[in-house]
This record gives sequence, structure tokens and C-alpha cells, in this order.
Amino acid sequence: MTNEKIIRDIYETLEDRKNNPIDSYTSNIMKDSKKLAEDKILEKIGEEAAEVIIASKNNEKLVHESADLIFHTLLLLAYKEISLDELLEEFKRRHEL
Ligand SMILES: N=c1c2ncn([C@@H]3O[C@H](COP(=O)(O)OP(=O)(O)OP(=O)(O)O)[C@@H](O)[C@H]3O)c2ncn1[C@@H]1O[C@H](COP(=O)(O)O)[C@@H](O)[C@H]1O
Repeated sequence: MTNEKIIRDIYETLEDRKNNPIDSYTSNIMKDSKKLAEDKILEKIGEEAAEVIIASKNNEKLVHESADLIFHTLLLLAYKEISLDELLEEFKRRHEL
């Protein structure tokens, strides 16, 4: 798989994990009652953001922690049933300004 396609492939997996739950990390975090699932994802985003800050200040594991933060943000968007194209369109609109 090319680097360009990986985000789309992961996003499709997240949508599938929500719509066809299995026993996995992402299905389980999205499975609880709606409010609780959202709160759990938001809590992870808060943790991962703090880990990015620490990684940057310490100059270690910044790529790893950034991937965790971006991944959990994508997980939130997939959970909220926002399409990946909507996110990409937002970036495109800003880039074309
Ligand atoms: N990219 C990821 C991904 N990144 C992080 N994580 C999980 O998110 C959690 C992060 O929590 P923590 O930071 O607390 O993890 P940790 O292991 O304590 O600490 P770190 O070393 O990660 O900082 C871990 O359980 C990771 O396994 C991910 N889980 C899944 N994916 C993708 O999501 C897809 C679906 O995943 P499953 O639901 O597991 O099939 C997979 O195919 C992957 O592509």
C-alpha cells in the first residue's frame, strides 16, 4: 500500500469497526452507549495531545505520539460519521486560499 492511500484505508477500517463491530480496540471504544463512547475517545485525544507535548519537549518519540494523536482524531471523526472527504475538503479549501 502506498503512503498516500494508508489514511483512507485506515479510515475505512474504522468505519467498518463501528458498523460491523468485532472484538478489537477500535470497535470496543466505539461500542458503549453513545455518550460514553464519545467521552472515551475525547479522553484519549486529551491524553495523546499531552503525550505529543511531552515528546516534543523531550525530543523523543514525537512521530509515534503524533501518530497516536492523529489516529485518535480520525477515530473521533469516524465515530461521529464525518466522512474523510469532508476533512480533506477542509484542508484543500484552506490550501487553495
Ligand atoms: N493506528 C492504529 C492505532 N494507533 C494506536 N492504536 C491503539 O491505541 C491505543 C493507544 O493507547 P495508549 O497511548 O494508551 O497506548 P499504549 O500502548 O499504552 O502506549 P503507546 O506506546 O502507544 O504510547 C493502543 O491500544 C494502540 O494499540 C491503534 N489502534 C488501531 N490502529 C489502526 O486501526 C485499525 C483497526 O484497529 P483494531 O480495532 O485494533 O482492529 C488498525 O488496522 C490500525 O490501522
